[in-house]
Amino acid sequence: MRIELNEKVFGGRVILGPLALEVERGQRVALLGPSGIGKSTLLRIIAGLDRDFDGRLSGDDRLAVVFQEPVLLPWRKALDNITIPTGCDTATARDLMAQVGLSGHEGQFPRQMSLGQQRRLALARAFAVRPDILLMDEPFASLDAETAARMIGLTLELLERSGAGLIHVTHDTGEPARLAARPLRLGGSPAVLLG
Ligand SMILES: Nc1ncnc2c1ncn2[C@@H]1O[C@H](COP(=O)(O)OP(=O)(O)OP(=O)(O)O)[C@@H](O)[C@H]1O
Repeated sequence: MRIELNEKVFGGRVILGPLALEVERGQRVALLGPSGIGKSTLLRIIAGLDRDFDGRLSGDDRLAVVFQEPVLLPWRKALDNITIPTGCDTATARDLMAQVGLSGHEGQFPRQMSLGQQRRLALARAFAVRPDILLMDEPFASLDAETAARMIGLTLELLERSGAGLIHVTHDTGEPARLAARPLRLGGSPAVLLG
């Protein structure tokens, strides 16, 4: 995946650019910077969710996104929350649920699961598409320290097992090291990649 961003404008104001970022399968980077600098906006552009920018997005990597909110289908059971959006088979979905510690929860609805369990389900769903690069936007925010540490450990295991790359948006300066991700800082106005 390569993004060459000349500029991104919101409401007549240039908020990002110029900047360039290239991430390949197996490489891990973290996008850091203060609130409102444009981290999520850059991730959405990379994910192909925002096409309203001046620049070029290239590469044929398969991407999967994990947002801060798990964004699950509330009227579908946990297992279906993996198979329906991704098209993966039931055995794969069960295996991924086991890998994130959710064996036995296959038949539960999201509302019957804790936030930590819902986040782990969203993580399993992301890996069900066999991504080349995983995109994560503050996936460990608003979890208690123990649950966050567990999620980080699971993410690391899944990344290592799958060989996927990572682009991780966070303002927690400790997380990049725990995920062995190269920290990249956004700063300035409009924001660019520093250093
Ligand atoms: N849909 C939108 N319309 C107009 N402005 C927006 C929109 N989305 C974001 N912005 C503005 O773009 C800037 C960057 O927002 P963005 O959410 O990317 O920042 P961030 O670094 O991810 O912040 P945080 O860490 O708080 O999530 C902010 O000034 C924000 O107000």
